[in-house]
Amino acid sequence: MGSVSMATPVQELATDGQDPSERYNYGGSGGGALNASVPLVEIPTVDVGSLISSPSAANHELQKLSLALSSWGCFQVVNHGMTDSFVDRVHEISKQFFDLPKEEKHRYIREPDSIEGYGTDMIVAENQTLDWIDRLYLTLNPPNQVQLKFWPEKPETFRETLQEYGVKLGELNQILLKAMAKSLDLEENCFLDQYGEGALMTARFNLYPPCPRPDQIIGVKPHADASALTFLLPDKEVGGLQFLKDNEWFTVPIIPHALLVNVGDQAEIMSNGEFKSPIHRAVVNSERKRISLAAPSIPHDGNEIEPVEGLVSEERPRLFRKMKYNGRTHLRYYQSGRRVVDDARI
Ligand SMILES: O=C(O)CCC(=O)C(=O)O
Ligand SMILES: [Fe+2]
Repeated sequence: MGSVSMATPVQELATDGQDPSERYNYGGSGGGALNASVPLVEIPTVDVGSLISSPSAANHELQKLSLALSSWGCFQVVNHGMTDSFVDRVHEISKQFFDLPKEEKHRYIREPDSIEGYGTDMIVAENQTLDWIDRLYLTLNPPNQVQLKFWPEKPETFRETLQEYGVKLGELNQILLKAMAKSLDLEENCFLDQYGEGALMTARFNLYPPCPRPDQIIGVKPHADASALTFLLPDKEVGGLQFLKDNEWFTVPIIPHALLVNVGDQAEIMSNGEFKSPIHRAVVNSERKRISLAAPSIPHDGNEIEPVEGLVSEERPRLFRKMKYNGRTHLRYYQSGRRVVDDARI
């Protein structure tokens, strides 16, 4: 892929009162308006405290997890080990960053050909429809890949709060990948072993400003995540995240202080298709901004991912070839509605 360029932040467009350019016109969804009413549906809830407690309580929770993974491919995580006040602090730093004056935010602007930093939907093709989104993209782990120059110094608590959030997510990622293995009667480290030491965790702070044409313009196009798991801290008040199930869109309800976790393509591959990496999208609205923080856990650079041995048999033939995660290929595919995982499908 060539260089990655960017447009004017949507937040700046949204305040100058002009009609958005045609470049944002995604069109309706199957002919209908994107902001048409989409039913709310309860997504399974998983209690992490129970998962790591006594074997009997854990077994019950593992069954819930297993059902969530094979049906929706996503679940709400509660009792995740972070206090409500800590989760509120994470919401707060996200909001405070996007509320900073434009000049202050521009100190962290993405460099040409870089993914990290503050910017808009990345432009990878000339005719690309732009998403109604501004992002701050930061690497949390491994430490030697953290680029501190993109980590805001304002608000003052930004860096320490995000650092702590990254540590907590790392722990949660391990607990869940182990539980996912156990839910399939596999050795608990089988996914973590492939995923590798020094695996990546990134943070995408997403801002969706109010949009004058929410019927035609989309926040994030339909896609599946290329991660192993994605940890999403959705906006506390404004909904917009939708999942596709059996060819129908459903809106995810907001559970205060819960995290929404979804399976990504890498976990679908490692589980030989037992876990579903769901298609989802974010729609926008004309009245209120929405902020979310997505943190995908991504296998270590260079690690090859493949279905674990215990899940391949004569009855369950291997569905995927070995593959390596490549962020740039994923980005290019995302914009054209393709999935890297399909290249690995046998
Ligand atoms: O903002 C959201 O709710 C979803 C964002 C998302 O799907 C992503 O960043 O991959
Ligand atoms: Fe996503």
